[in-house]
Amino acid sequence: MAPRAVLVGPPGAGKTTVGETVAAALGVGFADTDSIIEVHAGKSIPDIFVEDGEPAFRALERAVVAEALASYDGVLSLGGGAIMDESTRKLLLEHTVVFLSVELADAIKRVGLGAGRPLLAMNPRATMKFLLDQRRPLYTEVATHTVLTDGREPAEIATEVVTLLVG
Ligand SMILES: Nc1ncnc2c1ncn2[C@@H]1O[C@H](COP(=O)(O)OP(=O)(O)O)[C@@H](O)[C@H]1O
Ligand SMILES: O=C(O)C1=C[C@@H](OP(=O)(O)O)[C@@H](O)[C@H](O)C1
Ligand SMILES: [Mg+2]
Repeated sequence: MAPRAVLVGPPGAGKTTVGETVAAALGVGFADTDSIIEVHAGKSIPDIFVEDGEPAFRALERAVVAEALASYDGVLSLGGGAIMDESTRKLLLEHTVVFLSVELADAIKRVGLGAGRPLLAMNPRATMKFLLDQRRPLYTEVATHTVLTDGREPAEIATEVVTLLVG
């Protein structure tokens, strides 16, 4: 069993928002690894970062993503940093992966001051620029499709993703 599609991209790309719409259009389930992590940990992502630290979050994320890639058959959205892990990138090469790309201006507009995103809690603009520059090659490396999201509504982006998936 494998996900119908896996959505990757930076915070604010719309992985969670667009993923839900794509799943509904395809008539399949939707899961977001951040939500699965919160259920496993019994606390929110900001609380995991504060109480357990980012390395603990990343270890949980690696395990949750591997499990979902092996056993989930709907649309699966990952957290923006999941592709930083080399073993995760290796697993993703066997899947249909849609990279939702977003540039700095729109990403910042969408995530605001980073509420709920602990990495962006300080200096959101500088941090987002760093994350985008560092991660862009990694999203590209795992992507089977890339969809540009700047200046576009989630519904339009979802329609493009569905078209890419069903032809
Ligand atoms: N294409 C878009 N245009 C405008 N706002 C968007 C778009 N996609 C998502 N958003 C908004 O941006 C915020 C982050 O979206 P989300 O789906 O959580 O992104 P991600 O999961 O990639 O971090 C949400 O408030 C969402 O409503
Ligand atoms: O970029 C990152 O490292 C993160 C992105 C978040 O998910 P979204 O990309 O859905 O915001 C969440 O997994 C966590 O706050 C870390
Ligand atoms: Mg998300």
